[in-house]
Amino acid sequence: MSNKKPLSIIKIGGNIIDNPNELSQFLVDFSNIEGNKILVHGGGKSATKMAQSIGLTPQMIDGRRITDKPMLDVVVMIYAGEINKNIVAQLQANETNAMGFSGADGNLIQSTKRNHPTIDYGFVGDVQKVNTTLLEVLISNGIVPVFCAITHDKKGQLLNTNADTIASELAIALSDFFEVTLNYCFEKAGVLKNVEDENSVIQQINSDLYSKLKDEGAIHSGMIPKLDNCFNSLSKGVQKIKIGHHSMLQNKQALHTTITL
Ligand SMILES: Nc1ncnc2c1ncn2[C@@H]1O[C@H](COP(=O)(O)OP(=O)(O)O)[C@@H](O)[C@H]1O
Ligand SMILES: CC(=O)N[C@@H](CCC(=O)OP(=O)(O)O)C(=O)O
Repeated sequence: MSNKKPLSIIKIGGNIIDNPNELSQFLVDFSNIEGNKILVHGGGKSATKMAQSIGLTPQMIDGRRITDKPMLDVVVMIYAGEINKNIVAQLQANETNAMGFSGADGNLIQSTKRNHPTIDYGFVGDVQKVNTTLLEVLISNGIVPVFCAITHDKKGQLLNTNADTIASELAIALSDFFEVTLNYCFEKAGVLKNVEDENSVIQQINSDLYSKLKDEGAIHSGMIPKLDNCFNSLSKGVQKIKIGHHSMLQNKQALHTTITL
């Protein structure tokens, strides 16, 4: 038996954030989780809307946003500003002592600008290092860290980083110190056999079943990087990973998908 303390890392995505009722219900469920916890939020949908409203044309490749300078300005304002600060304020209203962070704050998450042989992703970061020392101090003092999808390169440059990947990299780095459960919450009940049918939740998925369903086209778009992150985290020491609707956080009977290697 491990004597590490449990830590829940919860990630929420754009569809929950974009729906004020759903978001406030989620934040109540999140506040009711006992023990050590971290929240990671995306917000891709809000950033896309804002970018379009000022005449930019959003572009995603393999679940990653092409981020030129004007788009970087938008995502910093939306993720590190509007969304992060509103979530922290709502958590404070729920008596949860949250603190909002980008990766630059306290050098919590350092990344390097993505260097792809054929695609110029622009200001997109791949995580290199997590400041686990500072995170441990914060968590052990009862602070609930709330991360947005912005990191930095330690040379003064902010970088846009997929929020699923941030959750996964935090989980990997912190599993040396905690017994980590990683929960990906989104608008559906789990990974579905048929994306149109909420009753087709796959209760357990391993890498073989994932490859098969991906080849058949049953798993596609944003679910691909999410599951790639899950298998990467499990192979690097994260103890437990679940994907599902946020009702699974409070109701242990709620259907969801557990990821296994
Ligand atoms: N088999 C599947 N089961 C559930 N969702 C799927 C599946 N295949 C593709 N998806 C899509 O993946 C999306 C979730 O990925 P993403 O949009 O990145 O989530 P998030 O809201 O967490 O950012 C769902 O909204 C759904 O449209
Ligand atoms: C590089 C990159 O793709 N960054 C993401 C970060 C936000 C995110 O991941 O938001 P969701 O969880 O709501 O999808 C983006 O700008 O869309």
